[in-house]
Amino acid sequence: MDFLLLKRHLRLITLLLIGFVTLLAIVLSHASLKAIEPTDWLDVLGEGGIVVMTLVWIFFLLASRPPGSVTYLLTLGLSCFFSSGLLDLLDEFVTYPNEQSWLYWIESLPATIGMILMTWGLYQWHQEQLKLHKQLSRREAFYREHSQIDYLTQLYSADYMRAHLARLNQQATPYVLVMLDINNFAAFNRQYTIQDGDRLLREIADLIVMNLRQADLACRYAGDRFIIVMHHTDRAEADLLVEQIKNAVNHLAFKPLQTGKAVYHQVASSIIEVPTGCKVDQAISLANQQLEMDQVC
Ligand SMILES: Nc1nc2c(ncn2[C@@H]2O[C@H](COP(=O)(O)OP(=O)(O)OP(=O)(O)O)[C@@H](O)[C@H]2O)c(=O)[nH]1
Repeated sequence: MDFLLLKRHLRLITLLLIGFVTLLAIVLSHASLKAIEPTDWLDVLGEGGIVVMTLVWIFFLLASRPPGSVTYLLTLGLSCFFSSGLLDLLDEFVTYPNEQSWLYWIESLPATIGMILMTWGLYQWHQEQLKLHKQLSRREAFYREHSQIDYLTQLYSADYMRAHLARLNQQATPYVLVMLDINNFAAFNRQYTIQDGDRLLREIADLIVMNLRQADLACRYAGDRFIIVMHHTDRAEADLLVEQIKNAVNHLAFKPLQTGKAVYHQVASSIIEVPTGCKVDQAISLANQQLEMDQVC
């Protein structure tokens, strides 16, 4: 099991511990011990079980979620619930003086507040899942045909892209072919490591996917070269997409493992409007030629 996320919650865990200990100290300083005789052990077992399980829930929540409002709402809700449970368990062993009625309040009230916070947290969690689902569905197309996926970037392979272009040709659909190439990638590989190079390829592929429209298709054509196929589009839309991808890459502060210092990158591009009937190899060759010119410039 991976407990890496717990480290990111150290401050929250410390605050919770301080809160629980303070609550216990306040309550115990006003309480007096009950005689052991009338203790209802079945109650102790039931209430103790709730307390322990609530702690386990808090643990797994913090071990599974990054910091953020949903995590805070759920943790706070569970902590309130835990506080009520703990005080409920305690009153099997201690009694509170009648004049300190507020002690009974702080036994019952947190559970209700906790349930409200958890309900709100769960609603926010639901909203978060909807957004994630929307984001992931953009990638869904890339996973539909596993055999045709580039293992490193999870983009489509060149073979799949060729088959896709052949299909567009058969349907007499004109398309725009965009080719992108990372500048000085070989030098980056040499200066840093192949692993860093692989990671950079993956991150740039992610940026490409994030900027695509639903119907666009991206593939890793070779090495550090990518192709995007856009149909039902015009040159202006393709220009805009390429500009957005270039901007995103320019702003990517990539941190190689050894130095941890940001290295910035640029991509060269070519955009070809491919008319119906143009052979796939011809279109790719044109894009290659135009890209070489962009690199020279
Ligand atoms: N890390 C990594 N490197 C790769 C992979 N595939 C190809 N390469 C390297 O990518 C480099 C591509 O080199 P070039 O085509 O000269 O590209 P470049 O250095 O960006 O040169 P320009 O495009 O002219 O700017 C080569 O050094 C390949 O070894 C891969 O999967 N992972």
